[in-house]
Amino acid sequence: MRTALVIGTGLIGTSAALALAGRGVHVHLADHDPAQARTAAAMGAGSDAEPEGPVDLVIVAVPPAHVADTLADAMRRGLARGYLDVASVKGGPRRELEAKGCDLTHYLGTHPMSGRERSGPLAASADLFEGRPWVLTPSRDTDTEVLNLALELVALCHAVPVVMDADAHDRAVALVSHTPQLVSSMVAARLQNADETAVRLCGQGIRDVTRIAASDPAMWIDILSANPGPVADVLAELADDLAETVRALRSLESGAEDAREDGAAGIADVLRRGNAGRVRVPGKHGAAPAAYDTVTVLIGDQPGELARIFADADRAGVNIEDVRIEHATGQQAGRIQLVVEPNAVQPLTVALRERGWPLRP
Ligand SMILES: NC(=O)c1ccc[n+]([C@@H]2O[C@H](COP(=O)([O-])OP(=O)(O)OC[C@H]3O[C@@H](n4cnc5c(N)ncnc54)[C@H](O)[C@@H]3O)[C@@H](O)[C@H]2O)c1
Ligand SMILES: O=C(O)C(=O)C[C@]1(C(=O)O)C=C[C@@H](O)C=C1
Repeated sequence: MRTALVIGTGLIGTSAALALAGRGVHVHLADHDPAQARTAAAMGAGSDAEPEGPVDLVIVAVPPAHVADTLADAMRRGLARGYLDVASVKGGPRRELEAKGCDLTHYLGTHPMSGRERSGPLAASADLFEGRPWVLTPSRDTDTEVLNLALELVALCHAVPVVMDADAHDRAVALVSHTPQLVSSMVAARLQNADETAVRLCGQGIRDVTRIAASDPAMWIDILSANPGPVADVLAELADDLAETVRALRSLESGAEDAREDGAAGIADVLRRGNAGRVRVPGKHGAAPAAYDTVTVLIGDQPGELARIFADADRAGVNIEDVRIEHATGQQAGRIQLVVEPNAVQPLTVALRERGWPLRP
């Protein structure tokens, strides 16, 4: 692929554009808000000038409700050899394009399974898709050329291609993405009117569970409106678990010994099923979760501290697999957990101690 046009230069469009531009593809950027395209261009994602002729690939990265219209318009104008979108739902946009009478041979619906709770080009990064699944939903009509262009895009973004049927994709993301978004929002919503004394106690658990509750409601209304049935099915199962858990807790509360045993068994059941589900969540790079160890360090809440600790780890030849930061409420310090290979714990601990970092158990 030599040229591409990204339409919709928000988080996803700009991230793909940065990856492509960084690997030598000539990228054009367009957005219905020209300021967004200008920002993406200023970040090095490409040029916000119109392409002079057809490009190799058009990548449509606009909110789901606008995907079909945007694609239909780009196809009508003959902007490219191949067209794809990255929307979080796949069945609806395809059916809309069919209803508009578009020729779907040069179109492929795709979905990178990577994102953030923030929107816009400034939240973008070239490595957003690295090691993450990128779903491709070809149909019998899909031309090999557009499939090859999509595979090249996925490879240039260092993602992992996964081929699926569009409706199977929508059922899968109802389970692993759309329901978790709603549950995160519902847990966070409990805090809206909560007493400040309770909110002050927020620790890492609630931060983990509510990170995606900060997502853009407008985008998610679009996504959920395009996948309501499968999401409602998963939520209904969840509602059964909730009802059962409330019943178990009431039994525990009752004080009668039989009822308490029954309640404890109910709670144990849901927690154990949770453990069994959690171990199935793939780890970094889509592989099975690796057995990493953690080195915990007390870190000051001031500019440059993170860069300094990363540089010290790098100097010790240690690769940091993941990072978690726990902020202590009301203090100018937090605990940083550096997640590393087990055999890196000793050299990292020694190096950090030598550099004066306060290690914590
Ligand atoms: N955010 C995620 O985590 C995530 C992950 C994977 C896929 N997606 C999908 O990627 C797409 C973009 O999401 P995002 O998170 O980058 O959103 P975003 O809000 O960061 O960016 C969307 C951009 O599209 C522009 N836009 C809106 N309507 C347009 C139109 N008609 N023509 C041209 N530009 C238009 C907006 O101005 C904005 O710059 C969505 O379809 C979403 O479902 C999102
Ligand atoms: O990590 C996040 O912030 C996301 O929610 C990303 C996430 C997801 O559910 O995995 C959200 C929606 C997209 O369609 C794809 C990815």
